[in-house]
Amino acid sequence: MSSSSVGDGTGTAATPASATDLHQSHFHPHDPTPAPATTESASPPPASDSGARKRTPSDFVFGRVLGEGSYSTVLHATERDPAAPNQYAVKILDKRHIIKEKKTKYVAIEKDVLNALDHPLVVKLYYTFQDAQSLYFVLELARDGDLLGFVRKLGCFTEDAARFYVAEIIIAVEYVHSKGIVHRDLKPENILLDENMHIKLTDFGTAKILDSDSADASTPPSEKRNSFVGTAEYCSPELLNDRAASKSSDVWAIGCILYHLLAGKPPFKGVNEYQTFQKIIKLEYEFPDGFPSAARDLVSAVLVLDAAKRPSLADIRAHAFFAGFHWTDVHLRPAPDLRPFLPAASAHDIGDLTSEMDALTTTGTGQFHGDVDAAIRDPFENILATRGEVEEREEKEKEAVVAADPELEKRLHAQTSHPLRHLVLPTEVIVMDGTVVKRKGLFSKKRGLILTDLPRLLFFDEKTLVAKSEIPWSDRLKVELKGSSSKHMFVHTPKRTYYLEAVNNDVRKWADAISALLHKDREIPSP
Ligand SMILES: Nc1ncnc2c1ncn2[C@@H]1O[C@H](COP(=O)(O)OP(=O)(O)OP(=O)(O)O)[C@@H](O)[C@H]1O
Repeated sequence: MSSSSVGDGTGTAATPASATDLHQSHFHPHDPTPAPATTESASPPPASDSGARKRTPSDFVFGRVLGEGSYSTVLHATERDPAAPNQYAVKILDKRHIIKEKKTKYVAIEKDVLNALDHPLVVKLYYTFQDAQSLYFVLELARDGDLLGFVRKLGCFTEDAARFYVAEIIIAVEYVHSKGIVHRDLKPENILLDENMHIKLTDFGTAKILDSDSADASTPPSEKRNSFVGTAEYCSPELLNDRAASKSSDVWAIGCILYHLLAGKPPFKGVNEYQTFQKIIKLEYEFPDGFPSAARDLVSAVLVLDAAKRPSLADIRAHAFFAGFHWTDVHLRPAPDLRPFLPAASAHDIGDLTSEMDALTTTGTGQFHGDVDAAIRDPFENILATRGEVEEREEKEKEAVVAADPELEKRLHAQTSHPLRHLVLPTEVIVMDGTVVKRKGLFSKKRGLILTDLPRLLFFDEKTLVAKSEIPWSDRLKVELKGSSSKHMFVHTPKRTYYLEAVNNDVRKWADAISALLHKDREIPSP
């Protein structure tokens, strides 16, 4: 089937076709309450449920928001039927927004593609229907988030875990390709995870349905021109150079995902999309120390600029990286434990990458792959107030706080000439400071670390004495010493595990000081 046959938003897809829809539209993507159904699409029921009656929004009890897409909100939903209270993820798309942004084509593609697919590792579309405002896609529920969330949290995966997840991706993509479909936007965010931690490939809105005569990976890109460019970091060079995608563009993305799972960041990542694209077309990437050698060989074979020279998915299966891996019934086997991959520290990988990682964490545009904590400082503080105003305000706050706590005044006084005082608030006491190596995946950098009594954990650049980022403190923060080591610890936060190596302090001192503050209450003065 050619893309144009599904690309006009009419036909059998559950897309808005009439201007009336525009006038009736009230649904806001952030409003989780669906409006009453007024119409129903002629969508086919799922293969497993043929002949079932059509559903309406009132057949479901809608729950929490599972995620937001550019044109949709995805809600948890339970079917009202007491005999079968099945749970789903319902993607609700605002018709007016879709028409306005001319995205009907993509909605139609997503529906047609999902209807054509039925595989345990691909998210299932059970029903579609619509009301005056919205389109509803009732999808198989993936309860455990997505791969990106786990890589961010852990830093990177062990080789076994990376092998397992890349194998599942290969199996799912082989199936998708066998149906004459190229995904075109493979990335860790689009790899959802079910309650057994098996993958559910999703987001087919930008998929391409190949013509039967061009459904081969070796077809020259120029024969398959299109206007879509996927997510910057996983985008293939042929998509950038010729606006062409074939099955081997998905192979490229799988190479990027394997690299990302093992290294902790994608191979091509500039400070903005333009720079990322430049790196891709120049094939500018490198392997960090500790990158497993068989995986390195496989990634090098996949990330080649000439799409025709890339291995097929069958070639990848046969690669040494998968030696001994059993490909049958992977989706029925227990998924591997996900634990951070902890390479041995080496002096070599510290420093070279520091400036690159800083750029990632502070100035990246688009998808935020850097430290979430770097984003929480208020970038406008120094613009909104002059230095004098800030100092005056801080002095007043300090007076108020120390008046209520004379002990604090003594402690602050003792730190008047501390060289790091300018990095903390006037009312904040530095409890401990030192040098750490901060690891993220296979990348690491040396940083100063300050623990304050607020409590806060702040990273700073030891050369410039400039604050860099902060570990978000909450009562869910936990410290864990790594084995019997006197050097390494994990600081676990809900979204990320920080892997720190203490350079000039016994790590137990850090752990004890942090733990003590976790159990101590102190009111945080408002800024
Ligand atoms: N089947 C599902 N189970 C659980 N959560 C889901 C499911 N489908 C989507 N989500 C959540 O909703 C978010 C948005 O969904 P999706 O990516 O399909 O929307 P989109 O509009 O296609 O997004 P994008 O703007 O990235 O193209 C996902 O990132 C995910 O967190």
